Amino acid sequence: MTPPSAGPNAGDAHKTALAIDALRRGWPVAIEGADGTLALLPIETADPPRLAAFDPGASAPLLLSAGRSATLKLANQLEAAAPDAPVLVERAPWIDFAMATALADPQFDLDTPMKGPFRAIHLAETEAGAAALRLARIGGVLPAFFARAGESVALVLTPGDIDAHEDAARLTIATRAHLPVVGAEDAEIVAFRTPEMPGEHIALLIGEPDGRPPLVRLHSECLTGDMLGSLKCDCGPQLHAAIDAIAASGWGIVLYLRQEGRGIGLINKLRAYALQDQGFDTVDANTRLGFAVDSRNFAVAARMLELLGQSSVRLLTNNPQKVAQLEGAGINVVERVPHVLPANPHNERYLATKRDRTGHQF
Ligand SMILES: Nc1nc2c(ncn2[C@@H]2O[C@H](COP(=O)(O)OP(=O)(O)OP(=O)(O)O)[C@@H](O)[C@H]2O)c(=O)[nH]1
Ligand SMILES: [Zn+2]
Repeated sequence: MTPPSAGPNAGDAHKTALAIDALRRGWPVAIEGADGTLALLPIETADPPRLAAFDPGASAPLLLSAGRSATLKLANQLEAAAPDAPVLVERAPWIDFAMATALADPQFDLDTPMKGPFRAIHLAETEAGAAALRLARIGGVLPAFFARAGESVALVLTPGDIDAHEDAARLTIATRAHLPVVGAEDAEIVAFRTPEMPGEHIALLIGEPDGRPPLVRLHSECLTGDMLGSLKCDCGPQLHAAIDAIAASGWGIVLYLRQEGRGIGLINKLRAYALQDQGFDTVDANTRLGFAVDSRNFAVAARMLELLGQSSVRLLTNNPQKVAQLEGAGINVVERVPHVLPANPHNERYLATKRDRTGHQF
């Protein structure tokens, strides 16, 4: 998981918001790191004319993740690398836009046999490369770019600008209101945002403070589970059981965090689901897409608790990382309360993978 950020910083969060917008529209951005600058065109959202304008000589290598590159048999050079570490792949003459798209998206690996051989080349601009993959994750696009070293484009940002965008210290309370919900008719909803973030985090305050640390649930957004009743995961039942448990305990808080897909966004999570349809588990699907298994940063939850005046909590979770990250961000977790719900035939393997591969305590 991403370590909590180091507090307020001098980066320009606004530039990152512009860069995310650019990525989603298929426009190039440049990232200036301490060891050099990369101009970057996102493969997923670009098209052949944009590629021709960005790279007239058709020579720009591809910036992919180590996780993705492993599938392309570049693993010998990448053994120690984290799945979300950057790798530069030589632009062989036969890698045209269509082939680059096939290289970017593992979903079509079974339909598009990878011819190769692919060759990893030295990436001097390591900071810019890592920041590019991080930006792709935050923007919800595939972590894959055409990259031109030492070049620039109109929009230039630094890794510090991305840190600023992600900095939980920028979060403030936007508004609050009474919200009766099933299981807690006296609840209050509190909405949080930063000037740049597209989705708002929400707190649901249940019951009356009674001097004890509140029972708290950190719930990461899951549109499929929360809204559609997906049986592939345990999110929907966990959300409603959390409201019931908090109401029964007297008082507490559900933090509804806009961290869809453990931080990779809805589209990339659904790409992971497509890989799961091919037989990969939740961990391997994320890795093959080029993301960390879990990209969430719970410093945002600590900041929300701080804004709500709570420094000690009882935490409803099976995930020791949530406890560790909250404590790392200054919240005293006085107790971990297990939050296990019955499995169904569709989520049995998902829950077993959580237990066996991601350290959940069941
Ligand atoms: N990338 C990815 N995300 C998933 C998958 N299944 C569920 N999620 C996301 O995982 C998150 C749910 O995790 P949580 O229930 O909050 O947390 P947890 O880490 O399981 O820990 P607990 O507190 O023990 O429930 C949501 O953001 C879901 O969208 C999957 O297969 N791939
Ligand atoms: Zn879910």
